[in-house]
Amino acid sequence: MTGALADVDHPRTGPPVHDRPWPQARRTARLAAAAPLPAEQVRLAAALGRTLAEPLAAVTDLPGFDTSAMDGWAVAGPGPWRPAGRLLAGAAPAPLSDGTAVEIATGAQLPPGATGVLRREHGRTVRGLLHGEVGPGQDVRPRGQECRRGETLLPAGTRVTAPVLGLAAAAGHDVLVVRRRPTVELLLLGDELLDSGVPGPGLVRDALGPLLPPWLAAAGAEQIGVRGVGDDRDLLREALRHSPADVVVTTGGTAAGPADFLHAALAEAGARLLVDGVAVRPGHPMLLAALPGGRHLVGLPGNPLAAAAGALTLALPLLDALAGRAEPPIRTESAAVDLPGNPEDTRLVPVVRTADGLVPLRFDGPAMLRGLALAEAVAVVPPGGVPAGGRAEVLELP
Ligand SMILES: Nc1nc2c(c(=O)[nH]1)N[C@H]1C(S)=C(S)[C@@H](COP(=O)(O)OP(=O)(O)OC[C@H]3O[C@@H](n4cnc5c(N)ncnc54)[C@H](O)[C@@H]3O)O[C@H]1N2
Ligand code: MOO
Repeated sequence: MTGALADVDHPRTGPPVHDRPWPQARRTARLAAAAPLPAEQVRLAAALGRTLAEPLAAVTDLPGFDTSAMDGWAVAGPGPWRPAGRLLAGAAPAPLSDGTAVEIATGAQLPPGATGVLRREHGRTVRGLLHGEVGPGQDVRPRGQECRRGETLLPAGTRVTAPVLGLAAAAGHDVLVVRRRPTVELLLLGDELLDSGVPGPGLVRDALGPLLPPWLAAAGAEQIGVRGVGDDRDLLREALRHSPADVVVTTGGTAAGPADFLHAALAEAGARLLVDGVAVRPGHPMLLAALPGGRHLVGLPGNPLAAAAGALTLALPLLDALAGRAEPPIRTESAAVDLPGNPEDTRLVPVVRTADGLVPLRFDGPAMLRGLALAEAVAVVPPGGVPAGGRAEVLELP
């Protein structure tokens, strides 16, 4: 079913298109987030994985004062120098007059009047006087060398990584203004699914409950639930209607089988299809819909590699946009061997990187995960394929 009830307006994404070309489907997913989620202030430790909602400016000069880059002596003027005392990191130094030196630790504030630092291994004391060669400003880190107070260190849209937390702390921040995390609910469709143990005849062990949450979390999402919904259209419709999540992700039920209720449930829940099938293998029946209340649904096919392809194509770009992350640049790498194409559809192929370029992995059927489990990335093979030595876009695995 297509063109489900349209009580949600999405002028930026246009009408739903069947079997959209793969690049366009990914673009539609990114644009479906009309704006990033609102900003909030959180303490540094809680900001990991979020996205800066505003540029990060330094609250202090870095370093905040002239500092010694080495253990040794701060010296004033030409040598030899008369040593006078010791300065440790954290101490406020008294001025140093010409011809004197003070023992200094790496990171300690340079005394006013100091003209350079003589490294411990370069100095020698002869009859109470310190000798050595020191150029002006040698082994001194001048105040503001890395940044000045008020200077922008990172742009809005930067993902908060561990080094970003370190830099923010060094520059004087206790809290960061970041985007709210998109919330995600994962609904696993299918009566045949088993969540533990070895499946008996006709049953299938759920592979997507374990696979998808870490990928969604890596995209910045906060998972608020995972549950099996079975093959029950009413249950599914109610789950879609009442889910509080920004993004509902379903697996299975996207195709035309007797128990594939997703399209019907979406229509009854007042959804509007933005993407209904993509010209890609695997993952062809993946879909994206706008749900009432500004929420979205990503419908991933049940076949596990097809679901992974749908996550890379639709779920991750949508979550990236909601989380306010800057759009990653398209990266291409060269193929070590021919990457055969489909005549009309894009192929998403698990690959490893070798010295000669990308090599596709075996076991890349839609229902298989053996190839993906060994993959370093997924190559985007356009219709017609990529010859050995040609370049293909690569998608990093989250
Ligand atoms: N007549 C047609 N049949 C099919 C079409 C089509 O266009 N016309 N498309 C095929 C393609 S392509 C795919 S992909 C699948 C998509 O199927 P559904 O999304 O409807 O998924 P299900 O039928 O529910 O399941 C398919 C397959 O995947 C297994 N599955 C489901 N969930 C999980 C899970 N969480 N973990 C592991 N395996 C799972 C399920 O047991 C089935 O074996 O449709 C084709 N058919
Ligand atoms: O495209 Mo389906 O995803 O071949 O299995």
